[in-house]
Formats: sequence, structure tokens, C-alpha cells
Amino acid sequence: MFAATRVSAFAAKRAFSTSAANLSKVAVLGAAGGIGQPLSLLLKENPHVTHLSLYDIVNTPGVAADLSHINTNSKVTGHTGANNGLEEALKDAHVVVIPAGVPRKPGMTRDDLFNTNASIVKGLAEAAAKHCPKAHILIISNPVNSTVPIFAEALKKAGVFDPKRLYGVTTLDVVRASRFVAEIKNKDPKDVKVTVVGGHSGVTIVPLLSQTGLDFTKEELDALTHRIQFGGDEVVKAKDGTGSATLSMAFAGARFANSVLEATVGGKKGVVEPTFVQSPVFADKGVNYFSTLVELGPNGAEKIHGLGEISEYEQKLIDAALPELKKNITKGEEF
Ligand SMILES: NC(=O)c1ccc[n+]([C@@H]2O[C@H](COP(=O)([O-])OP(=O)(O)OC[C@H]3O[C@@H](n4cnc5c(N)ncnc54)[C@H](O)[C@@H]3O)[C@@H](O)[C@H]2O)c1
Ligand SMILES: O=C(O)C[C@H](O)C(=O)O
Repeated sequence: MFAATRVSAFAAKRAFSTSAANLSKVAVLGAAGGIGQPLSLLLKENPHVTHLSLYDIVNTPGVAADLSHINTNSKVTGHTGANNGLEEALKDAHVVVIPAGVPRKPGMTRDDLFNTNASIVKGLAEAAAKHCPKAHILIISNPVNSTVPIFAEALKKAGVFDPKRLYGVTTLDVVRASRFVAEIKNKDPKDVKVTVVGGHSGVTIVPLLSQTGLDFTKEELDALTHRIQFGGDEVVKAKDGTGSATLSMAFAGARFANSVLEATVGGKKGVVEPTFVQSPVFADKGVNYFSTLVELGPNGAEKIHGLGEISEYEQKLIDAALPELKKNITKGEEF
């Protein structure tokens, strides 16, 4: 702790290059982790990012020094420790991406991470409320179905909650769905768009395969739906105790962060992404957060789409998802 604090005082002040103006500062919290490092690398390549601010409780100075040698036009700073490292990392951030927290091991559900990750996320939310109350916050830390409500409650308590600027990142489900469908249909994934709605764990992940314009047999539907819902388990099992998806998550997180940047600072119109936000879609059933396609604009999540036309098969998946989702959300809200 002492050593980390000493590093913090040094690292918090250390900017490794100074070429860009501080127009869109993007902070990554958990930047030295399995997701944090490749995600930061991809963000270093993003032309909308003028300042990449990396925070972790360990190892950020090294990650920041390394990334700072890449010749793209953004400044990189590394911050660590509990003192003013977090404050400096967050101050004036336009976007904050959060992959901080522990990942699953085989045999665990995402909800099993709640006990550890809930307090981490709550602490980061309280700091964000204080130091960058206007930032767009992208939550990767699991269980997303609960960490987003935890974050929202902390922002509400501080009087700075804007539902347009808080997003649970569910992009990996969409990326996987596109890849898995393309595989069995022998297509290029770039031509396969799959809308995935609901939440981000097991049965709460609901792919709307009927909206792809492709035909599926019942066997294909069952197999694909299961694979998309439990794709995370494949990686957890293959990594055999060393963690969960990191590289594909970094890819998905960078894609979603880029969409938020394009819509909020890049002036791009018609940016639509699925994301887990405070949503009216099932609010009448007491499910206050839900992922559907969301239109992003200068202020963030500006228009939340409904489900569109869905099949009977998908309606059953939604019916199975809602009670689990409600339980996860309530657990987060009450934390
Ligand atoms: N949303 C998704 O689709 C998705 C996908 C994959 C993983 N995840 C989740 O992302 C999280 C991170 O996964 P990972 O593989 O990168 O784990 P990791 O253990 O490799 O990295 C996590 C990092 O968080 C840091 N950290 C811990 N407490 C912190 C704090 N208070 N402040 C700042 N940093 C802190 C750790 O030091 C570590 O570097 C996990 O909860 C995992 O389940 C979500
Ligand atoms: O499976 C996990 O625990 C990590 C992540 O949520 C994923 O979907 O890969």
C-alpha cells in the first residue's frame, strides 16, 4: 500500500507526451488488467481520444509508459493508488471505461463476483460522481446486470445521475452472436448483424435471431441461442482458472467506446448500439434496466428502441430472462 501510494504521487503527475489538447479525455479504470491493457491499446489508436488516462491499483505506470511510445496523437497518463491518483485520472474525463474487478473461474456464475466487485464499482462510482459528474460511464465489470444499478444508485445519491450517460457494455454478446451465426451460415461476420437484448448473463442474454433475415432450423436456433447465452463460459473453461474473456472484450469495449465518442464528440448521426441502460421497455414489469438498440447522440443514450417484432421462441426467452434480470437489478439497487 505504502509503495503503491509513493508510486501514485509520481505517476499521477507524469504525462508521457503532451501533443494533444485535452478535448476528449478517456479514463480506463482497471487499466492494468486482462481487459484493461488491450482495451487501452485499442483506445490509443482511436483518433477521437486526446488524452488516455489509465488508473489501476497496481502497475499502471508501466502500462502507461509502454503505450505512450505509440505515435498516435494522444497523451497518456498513468495513475495508481488510493490518494489523488483516482481523482487525477478522472478529472475532466469525457468517457470513463470500467473493467476493474475480478473475473470468473470455472464453476462460477457472474453473480458469484458480486461480493467482490460490488464494492469496487461503488467506490469508483463515488469518485466519478465527485470528479467527473458529466462523464459518459461505460461499465464492463461483472455482474453487469447489478453493477450498472450500483453505479446509478451512487450517482443518484450524489445528485448527478443522468441515465443518458450510464451504459452497461453488452457489446461482446453482439460480437459473439455475429461471429457464431456467420460460422454456421458460412458468411462474413461483417454481413451478419444480430441484435441481442436483455442483460449480460446466461438466460438474460436474448439474441433476436428472427431479425437477422436468415433462416434457422429449430436445432440451429437452440444451439445458437445456447452458445450466445453461455459464450463466456467457453472462454472461462478454456482459460482453466486464469480468467475470462479479455481480448474479445477489449475489442468489444473499444467498439462501444468508439460509438459513444463518434456520437458525442465526432458529430456522427445515426449511431445505434445495443447497451444495458435505464430503460422504459420493461419498467412496467419492475425491470428498470434493459439492453435494446439505443440511438447515441451528442448527449449520450438519446433514443431507446423497443424490441421490434419478435418470434414466439424469442418471447419465451424474454419471459425467462425478466425474473432473473429483476433479481439481479434489485440486488444492485439495494447494495
Ligand atoms: N461486460 C462484459 O462483457 C465482460 C466481459 C469480460 C469480462 N468482464 C468483467 O470485467 C472484469 C475485469 O476482467 P479482467 O479479465 O480484466 O480481470 P483482471 O483481474 O485481469 O483485471 C482487473 C483489474 O482491475 C484492477 N482493480 C481491482 N480493483 C480495482 C479498483 N478498486 N480500482 C481500479 N482497478 C482495480 C486489478 O488490479 C486488475 O488489474 C471482470 O469483472 C470480468 O468479469 C466483463
Ligand atoms: O464470462 C465472463 O465471466 C466474462 C464475460 O462476461 C463474458 O461474457 O465473456
